[in-house]
Amino acid sequence: MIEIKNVGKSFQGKEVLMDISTTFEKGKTNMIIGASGTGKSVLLKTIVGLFSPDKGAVLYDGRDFHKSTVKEQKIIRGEIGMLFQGSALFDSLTVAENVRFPLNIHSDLSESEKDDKVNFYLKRVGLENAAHKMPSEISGGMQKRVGIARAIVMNSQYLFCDEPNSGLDPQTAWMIDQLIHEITQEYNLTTVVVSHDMNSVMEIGEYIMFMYQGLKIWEGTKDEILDAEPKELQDFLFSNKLVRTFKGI
Ligand SMILES: Nc1ncnc2c1ncn2[C@@H]1O[C@H](COP(=O)(O)OP(=O)(O)OP(=O)(O)O)[C@@H](O)[C@H]1O
Repeated sequence: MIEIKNVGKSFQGKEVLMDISTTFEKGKTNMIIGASGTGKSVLLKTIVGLFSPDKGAVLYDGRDFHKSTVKEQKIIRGEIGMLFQGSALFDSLTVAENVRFPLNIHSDLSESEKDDKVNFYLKRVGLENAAHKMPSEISGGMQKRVGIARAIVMNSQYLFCDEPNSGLDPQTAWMIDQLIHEITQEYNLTTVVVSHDMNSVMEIGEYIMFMYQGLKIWEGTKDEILDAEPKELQDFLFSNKLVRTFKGI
């Protein structure tokens, strides 16, 4: 579980996060949605410790990240997996070497234990036959799968995904959404997905937080979102043709 408590953040006097509080529960796919420039990325970066909040706290299962010692922060960081926009694989490493990378940096495992882990997670994401391929030789969807395997190979407790579907066709996007959702339940992860994609929101959004100009305007589930009242959220939702069709508008 990750608790965000009254987080505020400004850049050069401009408030980009205002008193954000929420709870991302374990075993759930939590989503942060909102238009461009509303502070989703700044919030994500504050949660993972790339930015310090000016006010408030971020608690990882009760551990206040920004008040922790460097040693404690390192432990929490070791429990965090990130799936970056565009996958961010190392072009010069094979698929297996990419997945192995965090183990080489952060673990004391023997080489054969690392082999076992890499093989296990590659199999889990359906890429056991692509281990020796280079990223340039596989599709965008497969690259995302490698990114997912790399994000969870350290037995991560927390999984952050920044726009996991960007650049994918609808069918592949659906498969990546399902994989993130399944893995979240299977390994009881606290997953946080930043997304613009209403398809994803309606498929896997067990908890959704809508941001508008640095504020949390609404929170709820995918079953509640189409009837949500805030005008800012309705404008955001109903600018999407699929949602209008779904609602019969
Ligand atoms: N390092 C920074 N220094 C100064 N201002 C920043 C910095 N990072 C973000 N901002 C500002 O914070 C605001 C929120 O930006 P953020 O990137 O979080 O939006 P977003 O909701 O993630 O948008 P998008 O969906 O386009 O990625 C913007 O006004 C942005 O210009």
